[in-house]
Amino acid sequence: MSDIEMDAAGSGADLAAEKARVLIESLPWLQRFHGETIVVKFGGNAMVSPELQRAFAEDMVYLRYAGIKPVVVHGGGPQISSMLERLGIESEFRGGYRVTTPEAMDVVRMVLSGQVNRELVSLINGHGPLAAGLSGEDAGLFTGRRRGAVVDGVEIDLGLVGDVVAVDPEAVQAQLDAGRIPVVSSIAPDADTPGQSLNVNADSAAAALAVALGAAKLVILTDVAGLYRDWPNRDSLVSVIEVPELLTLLPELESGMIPKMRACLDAVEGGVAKAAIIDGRVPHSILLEVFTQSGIGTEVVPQNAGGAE
Ligand SMILES: Nc1ncnc2c1ncn2[C@@H]1O[C@H](COP(=O)(O)OP(=O)(O)O)[C@@H](O)[C@H]1O
Ligand SMILES: CC(=O)N[C@@H](CCC(=O)OP(=O)(O)O)C(=O)O
Repeated sequence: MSDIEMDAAGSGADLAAEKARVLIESLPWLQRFHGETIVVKFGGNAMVSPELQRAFAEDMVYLRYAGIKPVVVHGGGPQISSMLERLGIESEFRGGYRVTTPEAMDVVRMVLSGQVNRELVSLINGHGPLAAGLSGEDAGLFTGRRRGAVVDGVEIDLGLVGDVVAVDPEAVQAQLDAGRIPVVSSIAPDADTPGQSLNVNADSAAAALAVALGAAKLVILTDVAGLYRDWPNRDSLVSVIEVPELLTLLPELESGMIPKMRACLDAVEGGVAKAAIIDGRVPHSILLEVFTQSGIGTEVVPQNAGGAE
């Protein structure tokens, strides 16, 4: 063998060793999560390109064939905003939530359940008949109740915006038991007004579902690397935060991060061992989060839990 051929063989062996190292690093996580449910929230800002959507669908199928039970709860904020704009309907966000008129509510439901949900189901099903779409309105999955928001100490009326106050996970569990990947949109029937639907922030919906399913983990994919303690200072990324510290940080947070961190808090306080916020703009980031030692992004854990899982 010439020197050049020997170098090439050497680097080929290095590459093979590196690939094997990456694969074997996933072993403890495969063991940890085998048969467990992981709720994954796919934010509207994380699904902005067809490539990212395709990679996300691959990841869900990968988790499923790795013996994990992924449940997708999706957002679609930017997609709703662009449809409202096309239709000439004004909308604004207050305290991280969209002020939702009855007219806007029709568009929210149309975009989330009719467009985003269908697209994700179809992308996953490109790999086999695995995904089944559900709305929080189906089979009593979510029950909602209207909520307002407090902005600068003043109570704001958000219109048809709700919290999930009850979850009946049976419809989702039935899909999981049948080996499917449920894909859920964040709309809830209003407990107080029959026939009325409420617009629920998708982070909160994902947290409520994760608690009801007894999920091992909640992962929220968004368009930032994680939670920044001192936003927008890029040196202030938080890698692990315990519940008491998050509680003190929460009142200082801005807009989009408020529902996200509230959701992580609710999930962990509801018994989910860990909630993570990761960068959905990095293709396959969820595989790194689930299958590697260090994970990525920000992890919320109960007090004194450490961040090793
Ligand atoms: N402390 C913070 N750390 C990280 N992002 C923050 C923070 N405060 C506000 N943000 C904003 O929150 C956004 C994410 O929320 P949002 O736009 O609702 O995302 P998604 O569509 O994924 O739900 C980020 O892009 C960022 O602009
Ligand atoms: C009440 C409220 O704000 N609902 C959200 C629902 C969609 C959502 O949460 O989408 P992202 O995850 O992409 O932000 C909205 O209308 O935009």
